[in-house]
Amino acid sequence: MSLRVPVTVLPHGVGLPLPAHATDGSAGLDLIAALPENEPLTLAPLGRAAVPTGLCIALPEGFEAQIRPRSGLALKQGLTVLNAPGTVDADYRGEVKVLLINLGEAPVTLERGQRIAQMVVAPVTRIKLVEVGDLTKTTRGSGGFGSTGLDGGTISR
Ligand SMILES: O=c1ccn([C@H]2C[C@H](O)[C@@H](COP(=O)(O)OP(=O)(O)OP(=O)(O)O)O2)c(=O)[nH]1
Ligand SMILES: [Mg+2]
Repeated sequence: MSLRVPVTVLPHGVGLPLPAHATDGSAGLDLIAALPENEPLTLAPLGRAAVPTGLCIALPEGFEAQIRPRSGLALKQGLTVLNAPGTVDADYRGEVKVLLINLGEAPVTLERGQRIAQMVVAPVTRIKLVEVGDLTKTTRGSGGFGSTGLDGGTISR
């Protein structure tokens, strides 16, 4: 069973395939760069850009979409999602964009139709903060940031 997510395709997205799960077990849908034909975008080292997907979506209430890097691009070229995981809110109706940054040493060129990131849809838990005087006691207490040891071994507190 798949969750149905309405999508509209902007003029610059027409002609590109709609993102879909690549395999039955793929968590994400690869997002495709809806850049102009014959107008590649080059990101210099540390260069960044909001890359258009040409898509607007209407997520069901109670869900979000996370924009995550593709590991192959990250490993091979140092290309990653600057705000990973990017958050697409359920009430957002604008174009989904991918904020990419080139953390590699060489320029990276992106072309129309290239798969640049992946989108994972996840449930959201809504919360309401309730102020109290004291929190419940735990073994960890306020220890964090390496308090249990950095070698995966003994607790060093
Ligand atoms: O990678 C991203 C991140 C965000 N968005 C869109 C959808 C999201 O719902 C909206 C706002 O994102 P976010 O809350 O991360 O940005 P903000 O800087 O807090 O802006 P706002 O004040 O509009 O919430 O921008 C994207 O298209 N791609
Ligand atoms: Mg926000």
